[in-house]
Amino acid sequence: MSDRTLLEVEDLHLHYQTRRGVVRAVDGVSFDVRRNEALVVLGESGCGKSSLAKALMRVLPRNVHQVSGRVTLDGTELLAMSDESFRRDVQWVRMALVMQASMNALNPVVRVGEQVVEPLRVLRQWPRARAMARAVEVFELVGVSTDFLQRYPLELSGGMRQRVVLAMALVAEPELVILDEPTSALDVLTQAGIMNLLKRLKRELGTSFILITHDVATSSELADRVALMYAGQIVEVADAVQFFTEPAHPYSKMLMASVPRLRQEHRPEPILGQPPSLLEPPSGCRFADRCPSCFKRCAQDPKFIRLGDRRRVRCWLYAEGGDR
Ligand SMILES: Nc1ncnc2c1ncn2[C@@H]1O[C@H](COP(=O)(O)OP(=O)(O)OP(=O)(O)O)[C@@H](O)[C@H]1O
Repeated sequence: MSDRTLLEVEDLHLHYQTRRGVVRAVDGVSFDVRRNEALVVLGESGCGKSSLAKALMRVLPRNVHQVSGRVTLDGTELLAMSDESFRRDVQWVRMALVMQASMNALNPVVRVGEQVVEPLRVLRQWPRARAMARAVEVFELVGVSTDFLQRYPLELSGGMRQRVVLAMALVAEPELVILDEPTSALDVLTQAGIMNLLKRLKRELGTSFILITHDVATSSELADRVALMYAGQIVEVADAVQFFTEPAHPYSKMLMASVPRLRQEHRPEPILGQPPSLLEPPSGCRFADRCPSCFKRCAQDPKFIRLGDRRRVRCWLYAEGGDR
């Protein structure tokens, strides 16, 4: 662990109880995030990305079967904290989450200025005038006219509402902001505006980000590092440039080959097959039945193999002895 490490996640599990059995949505995930670093968690729909965010922020549904592992934020062990102290000392103030589609979850009958300062009013008991002065600052920061403080959510465009939600996440100056698909409901130009805003915020505030997305193009905008998820597990975590130019895991390679590019000699190759069910995931490597490099050893659960300073790959091809 480096002294720049802000968040350290070790062997995190989040399983849900359902009538059909236990869904292993997050199943042994480990990674870290440094200060002022953007980690993109990339993966196809249903691989457990939102569940990972929910486990980190304790926004858990009632049917949780198991949450376990170790999550450390700048030396504070989060999973060991009581719900009450987590809510008082961590949520919003040290770590904020912009949930998927949260711009549509703003309260329609409360002015946006009032909603943005709620974390300060409720958690820090700031008086209204002080909180509203901070709202002005944070609206300016995210590029929303302060005239809009008095408006209701439905009077704002989708892009503006997304900026308001970001302002709310930033209002108490958290060290880490988790963004779950922050641009997926927006048109392409508005998406680009939000991504540029995030880049500027990262530069100016020094905040760390975890950006969750299924979209390789969006991920490449902000990422310093990439963690690729597949069927509840991280299969590769690497520096962004390395990941995009020389992906190591067979799934990473296939994912990159499936992305259409403007100047490309080869046609994009679709990834055939389906990921396994998380109800009873197969033993051994979960990607094995879609993997062109599958060999005998893949019947065993692959270790997370270190490939350099901060790169890890969950694949037997990189173990001693290679593909034997
Ligand atoms: N409350 C729940 N109860 C049971 N299963 C759930 C629950 N929430 C999510 N799941 C299941 O957990 C798995 C992971 O879901 P999750 O939403 O975390 O994935 P995701 O990668 O974020 O997908 P998407 O991008 O489509 O939101 C899926 O199989 C999903 O159906």
